[in-house]
Amino acid sequence: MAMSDSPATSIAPLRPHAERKAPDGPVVCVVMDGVGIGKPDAVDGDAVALARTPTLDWLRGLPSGTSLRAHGTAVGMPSDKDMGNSEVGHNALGAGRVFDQGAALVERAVNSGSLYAGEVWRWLLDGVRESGEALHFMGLLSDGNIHSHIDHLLAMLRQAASEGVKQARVHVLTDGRDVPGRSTLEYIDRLEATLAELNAEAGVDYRIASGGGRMLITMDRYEAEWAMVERGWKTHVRGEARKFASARQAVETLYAEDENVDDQYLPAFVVADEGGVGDPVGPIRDGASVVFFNFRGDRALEITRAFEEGEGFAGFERGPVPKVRYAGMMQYDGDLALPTRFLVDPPAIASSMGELLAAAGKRQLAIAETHKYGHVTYFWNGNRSEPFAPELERYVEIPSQLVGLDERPWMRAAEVTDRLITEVDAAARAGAPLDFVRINYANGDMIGHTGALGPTIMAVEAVDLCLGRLVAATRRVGGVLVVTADHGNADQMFDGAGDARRVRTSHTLNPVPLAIFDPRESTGGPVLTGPGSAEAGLANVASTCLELLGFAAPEGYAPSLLRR
Ligand SMILES: O=C(O)[C@H](O)COP(=O)(O)O
Ligand SMILES: [Mn+2]
Ligand SMILES: [Mn+2]
Repeated sequence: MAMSDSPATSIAPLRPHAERKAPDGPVVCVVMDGVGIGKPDAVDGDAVALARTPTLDWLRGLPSGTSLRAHGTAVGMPSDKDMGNSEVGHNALGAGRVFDQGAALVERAVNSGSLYAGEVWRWLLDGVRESGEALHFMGLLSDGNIHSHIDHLLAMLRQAASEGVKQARVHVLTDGRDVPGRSTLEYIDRLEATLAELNAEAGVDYRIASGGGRMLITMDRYEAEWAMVERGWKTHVRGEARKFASARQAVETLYAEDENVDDQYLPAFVVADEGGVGDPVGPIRDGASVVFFNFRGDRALEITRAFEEGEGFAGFERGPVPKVRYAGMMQYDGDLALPTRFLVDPPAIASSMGELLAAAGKRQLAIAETHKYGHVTYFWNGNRSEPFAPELERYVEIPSQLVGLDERPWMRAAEVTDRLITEVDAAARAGAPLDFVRINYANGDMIGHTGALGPTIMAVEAVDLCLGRLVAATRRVGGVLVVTADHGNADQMFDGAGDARRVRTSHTLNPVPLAIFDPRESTGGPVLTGPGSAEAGLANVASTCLELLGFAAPEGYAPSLLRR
């Protein structure tokens, strides 16, 4: 039931449904981030199955209880080998259609060479040809394909060499979050092999210049912790971090010094001349060109702003800002036009359900804690940061605690729930009741990424407690509760079996639950479309919610799952 490759971009205004009427209270769509449905034969590493979840179990037993595809082509990724993630998941949920996503668009542009035919690539290369400075590449070094893919980097390096760029420097963010926890040496070796080959064959000077863990430097999101970006800036731009002879030596040393550290949290390093004691090999200077090669926007926006914003920049004290030509792999935020220059056009996602509801005069609330705040706002609305109609669409962020995730697996779930209930009641009292609410619980995903099984079980249980409160509130106000997730994570905490078993920190390929509780139905919820619904995906949720709100499913959207 997923849509074809080129979904409709312009959608007609909402029309009332012939029979269905909106409930008295709001339709509340819950995204349990990272809570998928694990495989029956891998229950011992499935934190969702191991958790005590009376409410989720009850919801999944309702007539509507089913599963949805949340990975691969069902969410616009290049292949069904690709995990889902929050960007593509929330895009599909909010837009009701499957768009080819960054990973697929960039893969195509690199393979066809259209990336190098564009004027931005020319501009970057012309810049360093004129200045004699280096071409810098900066981004997440792995094949996770969520924020980036190493193949795109390697292809661009080859192309730069073939076009006569003499000097290139690579600033690597080590992953361990979308790929195994300690896998970065594999990618570093692949990168070094390509650099060595180009240096030997094309007579160029290409090197890794700096690096550090993606959760410690550069890739902050939603302005949760600017200090991360500041550390990254110092490392990549100024060459100020602990010095090593090579990236491999840095990683081996840092692993040996802390047996618990994984690639997500590797301290920052720079590669320095003279066996690691001389000058850093790749600070970014006036005249350089810089490519940030991540295609996904959330964790790319802040470093982009640090490069592009003028005097008004308030993220941190940058010191002297080098005058460079900067481009992103994609434009990370179309509204804010960030960055100004980019190599591949992002998917054009218009007419999200948020936009259609705003145009129909409906009142919406989007709420989450900081870690996932942009997910229910920016990603849900097709990578757009501002509400469509501020008087109708309210965004609420509950500040996340930024340290000790596995020590606080409950995170801010209770506070997010408190606030949702308060907002629903206050809006009703004010005579302006909410029509549609979307809420994200970060727990299953954020704790799942730590790889710690015990805390992840508690994280899922914390979400379940909140679901119980939402069920009660739904009954009280006469609303409808739609519960789903954006992709799996907590549902598989290990890879492999026996001696080969290792901790899995990344997302999964598993489907996610969908359940609808409608207290107006004597059985507790509607019946969904027949056997085909097993093939349904996240994109079907938008039409389903719109029908529950009393609108006909929009033409061009993936169909509603409610049985006629
Ligand atoms: O950015 C991250 O935290 C991970 O790479 C992906 O997680 P998310 O897609 O759930 O945000
Ligand atoms: Mn997610
Ligand atoms: Mn995640």
